[in-house]
Amino acid sequence: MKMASTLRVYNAGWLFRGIDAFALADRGGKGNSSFGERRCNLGNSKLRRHASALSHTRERTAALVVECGGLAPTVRNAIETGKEKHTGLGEEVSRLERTMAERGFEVDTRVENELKTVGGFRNARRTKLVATIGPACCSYEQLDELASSGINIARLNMCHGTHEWHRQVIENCRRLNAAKGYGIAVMIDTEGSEIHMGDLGGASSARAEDGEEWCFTVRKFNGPLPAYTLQVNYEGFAEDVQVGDELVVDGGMVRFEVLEKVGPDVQCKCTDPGILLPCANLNLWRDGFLVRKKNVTLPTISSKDWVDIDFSISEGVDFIAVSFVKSPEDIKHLKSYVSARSPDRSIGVIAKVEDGDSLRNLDGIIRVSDGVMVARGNLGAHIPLEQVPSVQEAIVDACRKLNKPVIVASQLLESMVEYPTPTRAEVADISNAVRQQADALMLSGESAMGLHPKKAVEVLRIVSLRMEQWGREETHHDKVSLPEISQSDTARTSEQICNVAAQIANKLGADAIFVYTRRGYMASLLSRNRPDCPIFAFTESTNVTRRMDLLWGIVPFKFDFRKDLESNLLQSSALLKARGMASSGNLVVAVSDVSSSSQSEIGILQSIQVHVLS
Ligand SMILES: Nc1ncnc2c1ncn2[C@@H]1O[C@H](COP(=O)(O)OP(=O)(O)O)[C@@H](O)[C@H]1O
Ligand SMILES: C=C(OP(=O)(O)O)C(=O)O
Repeated sequence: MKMASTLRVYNAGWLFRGIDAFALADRGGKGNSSFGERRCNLGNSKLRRHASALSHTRERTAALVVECGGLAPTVRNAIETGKEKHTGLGEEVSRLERTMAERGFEVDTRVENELKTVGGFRNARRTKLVATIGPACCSYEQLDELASSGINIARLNMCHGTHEWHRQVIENCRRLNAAKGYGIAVMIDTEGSEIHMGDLGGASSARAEDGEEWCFTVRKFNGPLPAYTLQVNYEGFAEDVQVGDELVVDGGMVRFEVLEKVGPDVQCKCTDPGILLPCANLNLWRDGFLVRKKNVTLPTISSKDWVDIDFSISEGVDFIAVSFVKSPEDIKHLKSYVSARSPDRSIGVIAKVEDGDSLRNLDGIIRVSDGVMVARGNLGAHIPLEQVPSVQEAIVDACRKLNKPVIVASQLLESMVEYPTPTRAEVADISNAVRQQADALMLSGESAMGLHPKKAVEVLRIVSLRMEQWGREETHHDKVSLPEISQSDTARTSEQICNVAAQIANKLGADAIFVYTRRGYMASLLSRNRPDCPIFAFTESTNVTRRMDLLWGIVPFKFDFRKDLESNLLQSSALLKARGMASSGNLVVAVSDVSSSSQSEIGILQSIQVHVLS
């Protein structure tokens, strides 16, 4: 298809000329009702002139009327009366009012409150927050506390808990979204082919002391575990280990040395004491190298994972994170399965990068995924610890270049599992991830089973806001040079339009970029530029708003599209102003490739407009 693209810059005074006159007439009268009466009579020649001007800009007028705070009954009457002359205006206004009141415009109430505070646009948080849900934060009330502290995504790790438990948590998130107007998305995380311990027979943790002997076994027990015994989920465990191997628990939180093998039991001595958590993962090291037997022989997505994936699809989750991805094929396979099973609702597939296989195939994995998680816990057990920071930076950078969101996960606030205040080193670690402009930060044990889940989320939020502000003030961020990623002409145009829109917004010091997007792709291209102002992304689908809530700097809105960019821009601005989220004088750069029916004759129209809210 031949494609037309325009770059149009106009000022709002021109756009609203007719409407300014309308407002003047209003002010000249005796308030709303007299305005209504005068409008109703249409006897005044000045008003008649305005009325005919308005017939050409029906929707603009309608949007403005709604923006002015709804319609007094007399005003409605007036518009209805003028309907013969100005066909459709009355219906248009009624439709807009309904739309606004009932369904056409939704935004997370937490974001709305944030935007209403002084300097709201600029202060909107760009970095998104993911919290792992576990026993410490799974009730409706506890989730509400996390939500009010600012989480965007609730993560459920399928290593732990039953489907019944997970279903209840998902249900609590949905109820909260419905009751409080939140937009929390749900991500499930597959167990993958990792070796891990059992559930400690119901205990929340156990402590292993230096020199103590513990038995790791594949035997099953009914009831409590015998003393100093830990179950292992992998049948081949006793065959795979050798005397002298090092057993590393939870990426190094506790270490054991293998002393002896007796049938299904492996007798070990604790060499690095620490806390053992239920279902903690295990790695074997031999002669200074990681033993990768289970990972090598088993598929990335186990039969248990497929059952969990089916469960997640039926529960309508927003993201599925895949553990121990080895190659792009793992992701492609899952994506085609998910799109066949969930044709009407898109589910984002997130690749967890946590070992050497995923690092070797990083570029290919990022290209086919909908996002990436830097799973630093397992990564630190599979590559030398001192390499984790540079690998994190390389993954964050690669994701941005390839236009995929990236989550930095694990041990961001590990000490807050126990203590109410983070260490300074933890604050520095979070700051570093924010400075790298990762899309999202993720809490694991801190929220799932820690003593201070709400405080941990608050620390993430406050540190993110501070670092983002500092980055803007000092322009500390290196401007990454973004390679061209698009394959088709249409995609190339979208990419260039988004790059230029971000530059215009930065140069003009815009308050926000508005983007009207069906699938969120234009929103992602704008986010990729990491502009100085937030990006308000308007889309018709709740599913897409949830997916976009993982993207850096995106503020998602559900919004019923109108026939062209002007109408979308006008109505969304009017609605934002009516709800107190935007004000006169705000400078907005608007981007769209949502084409109208009249534009279909000339093909797809992609445009940038600069608009000062009147
Ligand atoms: N659904 C759950 N039920 C019980 N405990 C959980 C749950 N989810 C997470 N946890 C606890 O939080 C810790 C950290 O979570 P996470 O990082 O997801 O898991 P893991 O440590 O298994 O990689 C887990 O080790 C476990 O103790
Ligand atoms: C997030 C991680 O993986 P999981 O918690 O699933 O083991 C990690 O290893 O950092």
